[in-house]
Amino acid sequence: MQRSILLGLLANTPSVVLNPAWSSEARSLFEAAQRLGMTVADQTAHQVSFCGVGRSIQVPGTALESIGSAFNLRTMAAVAALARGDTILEGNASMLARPVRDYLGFITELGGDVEDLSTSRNLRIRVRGSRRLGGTAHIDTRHSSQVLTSLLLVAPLAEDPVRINCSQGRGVGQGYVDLTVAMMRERGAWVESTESGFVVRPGMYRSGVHEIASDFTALSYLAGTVATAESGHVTIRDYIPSQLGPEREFLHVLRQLGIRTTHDPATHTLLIERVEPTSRHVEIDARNIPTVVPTLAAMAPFVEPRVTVHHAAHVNNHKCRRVDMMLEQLRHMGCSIAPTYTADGEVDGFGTPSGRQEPVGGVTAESHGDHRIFMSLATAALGARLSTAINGAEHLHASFPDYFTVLERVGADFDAARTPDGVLSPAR
Ligand SMILES: O=C(O)C1=C[C@@H](OP(=O)(O)O)[C@@H](O)[C@H](O)C1
Ligand SMILES: C=C(OP(=O)(O)O)C(=O)O
Repeated sequence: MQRSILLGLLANTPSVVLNPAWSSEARSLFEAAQRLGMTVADQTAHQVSFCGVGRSIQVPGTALESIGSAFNLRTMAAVAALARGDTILEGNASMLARPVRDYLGFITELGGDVEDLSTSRNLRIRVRGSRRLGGTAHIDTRHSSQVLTSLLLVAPLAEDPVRINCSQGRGVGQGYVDLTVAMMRERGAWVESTESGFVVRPGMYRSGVHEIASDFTALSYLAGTVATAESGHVTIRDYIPSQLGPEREFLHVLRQLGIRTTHDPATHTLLIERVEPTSRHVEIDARNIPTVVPTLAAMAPFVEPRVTVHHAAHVNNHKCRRVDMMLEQLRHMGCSIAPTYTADGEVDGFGTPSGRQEPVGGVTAESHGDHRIFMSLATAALGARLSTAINGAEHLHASFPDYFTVLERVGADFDAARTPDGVLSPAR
């Protein structure tokens, strides 16, 4: 959804998004795109049409706010590099701890400028745009794929070709970069991969019609209910598979763990059910599936095989230190799950010592203001013996505003007392 909005803004002909997915982060980007010049032609629950401005990005009079969304901040910073003037972008405190402000050097390398005006409480940067962007930019892809996606999206609108050199081949989150490139090409961009990165030729984006696929990370929490329940299956209606490699990878991992997903294209359903796992010890490479690492941590104590997750260090660069926080909170709930380390002593991932456990729960768990940690902890809480309270339900809007409704529909027993703290207290 966020890529469709950005590509719509960067085209100067109308675009249509079918089946729009309105999380608060998508909505916030949509509003920012309008302040950068995009106009909305028509909007219903089923589709939205809008017209972008191509290279003629407007300079917004006041700061563009991205709150806790690094994707929004990074991509808007790249777009602001096309404007003739200064754009201020702001983010909350969680963004100060993430690889965000020190990783926007590509804007300067291509002819714009970036100034860090952050305080100890907020991220604040000023981007000075230039319509004469072009040249070679270096991107560090070890910690996040989003910087590369941000640069790729604006690169066709530079005056001169853009050559992108990546620090470590293509780094983490490769499937997300593949989606960026696929959507750019669908809209007429010329982008080729090279040994060290990409080359993008100047051009224009043409209009496009894009249907938003189902969100496989949201789906992971439903797979989690199947993993933690004693028995039962879940059927997803109106399931639209995405073009994302990470989705395919995640469904394969689920199958290894003993959770089979069956897509029926005729009825547009996805059946999620428990089957025999494929082995007694499942080893998972997390480089390409960052968003479901917290869900996998929550599921690991409940599945039959022993689970080891490798190469998950980058997942600590998100809204909170997601690997560290999940392990801390799962252990607090009585799960046996431990971090694994690289040779340099950095957290690499985690592992369970054996198959299915019976964690006691019965505590209050903390989601650290992170929607994905909330839903992952709720997944584990549904399998625990005693009710667990979880703080932070007020952040669900970031990706899954209907989470409680869906949870109710799959038969989960919980008390979503919407207290100011947003406590969710699943029983079974
Ligand atoms: O491009 C994208 O849409 C995303 C890229 C990934 O970011 P990182 O590479 O920073 O993990 C992923 O975690 C995020 O949820 C969405
Ligand atoms: C993609 C996410 O957000 P951000 O844009 O902040 O990385 C997320 O919360 O998983």
